[in-house]
Amino acid sequence: MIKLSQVSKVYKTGTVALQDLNLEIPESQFVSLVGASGCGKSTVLRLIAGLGNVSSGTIDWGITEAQKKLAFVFQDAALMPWATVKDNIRLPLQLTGISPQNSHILVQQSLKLVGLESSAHSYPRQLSGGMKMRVSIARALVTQPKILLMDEPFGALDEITRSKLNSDLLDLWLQHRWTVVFVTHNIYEAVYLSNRVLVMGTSPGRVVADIQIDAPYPRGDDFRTSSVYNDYCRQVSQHLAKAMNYSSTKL
Ligand SMILES: Nc1ncnc2c1ncn2[C@@H]1O[C@H](COP(=O)(O)OP(=O)(O)OP(=O)(O)O)[C@@H](O)[C@H]1O
Repeated sequence: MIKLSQVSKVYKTGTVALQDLNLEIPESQFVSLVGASGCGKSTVLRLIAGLGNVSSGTIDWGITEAQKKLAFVFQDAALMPWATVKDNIRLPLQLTGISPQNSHILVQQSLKLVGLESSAHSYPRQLSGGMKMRVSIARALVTQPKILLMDEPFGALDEITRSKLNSDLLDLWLQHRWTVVFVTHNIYEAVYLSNRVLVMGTSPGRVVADIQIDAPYPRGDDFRTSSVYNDYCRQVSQHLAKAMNYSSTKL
């Protein structure tokens, strides 16, 4: 369980990115944060990751520091261009000083999870955007995290690749049941993936709607074309429109 209580974040510039944010994320839940640009989604992720301090409030964990195994996936795959896929994935393990033998096993497992075994010796310039993002996900998974923080990971990809990666991510999540906090601008992606969608409002950043997506997994194309799915998308869209001070009919 990750519990944010009355969390506020004011940057040195005076920007109030978050104000009195209360949020509980149970273990193994897939939660998406959606909201307009600048509403504080990335700030929430960074604070959970410990990349910066809260200005007030607390973030509590129902687990010990040792159990707090986090991994972060960013929109930009940020791969080392001079290193092969395998070596890019191995990087976080090198930083922990794990033995070469164990490192090899973990890298192979990660490559397999994202379906890139045959590209292990390729360089980033030889990969498509979707493949680069798979490498980035494999690099996060190689540390065997319990909590996966994903900041617009598929935002730069075309729709078909994005849709495929969404399905693959869900398959992986169903096998591993990490706690996932996923930031996206895309309502359809959020509803498809999540147990729960949090809609954030801006100035200051806060949660304006907390919507449970009460649909069973696995979710395939049947779900994406169902009326239940469309109803949830409409619901999220309406909350988002309200938060942005627009009528949803104008969107
Ligand atoms: N390091 C920083 N210093 C000052 N202000 C910042 C900093 N990081 C973010 N902000 C400001 O805090 C607010 C929230 O930013 P944040 O990046 O969390 O929003 P976001 O919802 O993730 O935006 P986007 O969807 O565009 O990525 C914005 O007004 C932003 O300009």
